[in-house]
Amino acid sequence: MSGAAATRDGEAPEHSPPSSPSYDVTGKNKVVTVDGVRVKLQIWDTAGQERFRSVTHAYYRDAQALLLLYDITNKSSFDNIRAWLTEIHEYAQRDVVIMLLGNKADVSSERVIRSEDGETLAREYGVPFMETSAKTGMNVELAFLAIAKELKYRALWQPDGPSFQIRDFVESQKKRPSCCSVL
Ligand SMILES: Nc1nc2c(ncn2[C@@H]2O[C@H](COP(=O)(O)OP(=O)(O)OP(=O)(O)O)[C@@H](O)[C@H]2O)c(=O)[nH]1
Repeated sequence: MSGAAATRDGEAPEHSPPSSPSYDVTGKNKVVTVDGVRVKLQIWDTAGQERFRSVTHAYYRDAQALLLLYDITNKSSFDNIRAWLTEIHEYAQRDVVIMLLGNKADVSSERVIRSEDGETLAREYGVPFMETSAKTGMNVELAFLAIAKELKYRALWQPDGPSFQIRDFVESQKKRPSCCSVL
């Protein structure tokens, strides 16, 4: 799982993830320009520490956005998503932006989770969904852009301003894997 906290560029985030020499979480900054506004995302990857639940709570408690990734070639990673969503409900900020991503979309020959299954789960929880590939880059930038747009929209919300729906945006922009395996 990855978490993100956004600041207007140049501002320090209010909270930082806990640092511990035992748990190597690498933080990265990514600046996304949304309609001329630079949104700085500070990104943390829980990187294999998911079994240390008490540690991961500390990371996502203050996150403004959470990217939940499963591997389309690994059923247990998909099955774990429900448990993550329950955890998030309990420990994350109430208005945290959540996005479900089915990664490794490039390896269609090993696919065990259908795209529709990801879509159904996402619909059940009311979160945007897309398949990604960290290898080819498919939909990766879009995931960060959608998060940045949503956070910017919330930060600068005005009653008479334009509305933004992250799920609609993702649906209109996402690419589908070009090759379809029939399951
Ligand atoms: N083909 C393909 N391989 C990927 C993709 N994303 C990650 N991998 C590979 O999958 C393996 C695991 O990737 P990680 O990024 O370490 O996955 P992780 O779930 O964060 O693993 P931990 O850090 O141990 O939790 C590596 O060999 C990556 O190269 C992808 O989109 N496509």
